[in-house]
Amino acid sequence: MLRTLDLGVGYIIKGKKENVLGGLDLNLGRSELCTLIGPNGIGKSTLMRTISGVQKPLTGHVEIDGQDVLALSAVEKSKILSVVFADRPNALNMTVRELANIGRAPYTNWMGMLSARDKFAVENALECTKLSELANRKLYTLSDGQKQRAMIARALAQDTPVMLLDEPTAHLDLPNRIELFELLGKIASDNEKSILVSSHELDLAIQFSDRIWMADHSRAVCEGIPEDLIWRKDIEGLFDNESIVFNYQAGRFEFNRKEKDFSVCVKGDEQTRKWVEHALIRIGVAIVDQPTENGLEIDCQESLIDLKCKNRTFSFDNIEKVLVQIKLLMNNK
Ligand SMILES: Nc1ncnc2c1ncn2[C@@H]1O[C@H](COP(=O)(O)OP(=O)(O)OP(=O)(O)O)[C@@H](O)[C@H]1O
Repeated sequence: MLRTLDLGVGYIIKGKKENVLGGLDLNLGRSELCTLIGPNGIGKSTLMRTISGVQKPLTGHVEIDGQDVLALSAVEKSKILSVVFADRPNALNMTVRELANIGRAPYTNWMGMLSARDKFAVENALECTKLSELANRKLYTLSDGQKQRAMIARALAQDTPVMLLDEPTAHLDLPNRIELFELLGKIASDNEKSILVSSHELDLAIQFSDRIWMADHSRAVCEGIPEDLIWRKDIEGLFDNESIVFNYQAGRFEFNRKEKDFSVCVKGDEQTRKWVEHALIRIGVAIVDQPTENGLEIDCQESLIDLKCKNRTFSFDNIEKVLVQIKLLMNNK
């Protein structure tokens, strides 16, 4: 549906081309939610602006359904590509429905009269974004999450095969961020839209995206389904920072605590063990499978944790008490 061909994006500074990202041959298929991820300043917004036609490419092309986006007129483009930029809506005095109506601008006559088809598209967009009941509310009365959904309703009413959203989860709390990704995934599959979202939400991108475009620190962009990026270890190239490592077990980046000269053998109930290990790792303990020289062993049960030390066993009913003992042992080592 959308593809970039040898695309180079960047800026012309003092007459000289400054490439931010180059050699991009990327694809976004029909009904796919694709997340563009990458560290700060790597060029995500520059790429989004170039794909949307706000900024000219330094090299190459962007095609939607085989059509060169740059060669299209503004009206032609607005029928195949809708964009939601990170800024919040300016005209906060309009209602949610009035904002969604703007999405129909490419189809209405010079007086902006909405046909039955336009009205249907608007109501459908409001329903998809769960805004029907808030349709007559002024934008300034909405929460940030609702406002963001109103912006998406506007883009959805535009009824374009491709939708672009630049950092739509900025300013949202965790439940709203999760709901937004879930909503975008649903819009992509139910409405056959190709949706490209730029985001810093790696966890959510892995959970919800059909595809990820990953701009890494080498300034290349690799693409694939999330599982392939992890399986191929491409994900390791995301950050140029030795202290941040990808934990393949947990499926997320974590701080790499290096000095782990104190180890504890942890066994037992899986759920309890998971959080005991989490706490131990957090205070700099290495987790091992077999008892080591210090003979420290933790046996996890569903509601009790046994700390075995020098042939004695101490039982605790919460992880904090275990940590206190381990910290004492670490300090007396
Ligand atoms: N108008 C501009 N003129 C020149 N350079 C720019 C301009 N806008 C951005 N840049 C530079 O281009 C590079 C990429 O910026 P961009 O905003 O695209 O990154 P980003 O990945 O979206 O960053 P972030 O995650 O922090 O939003 C940066 O080095 C930035 O300083």
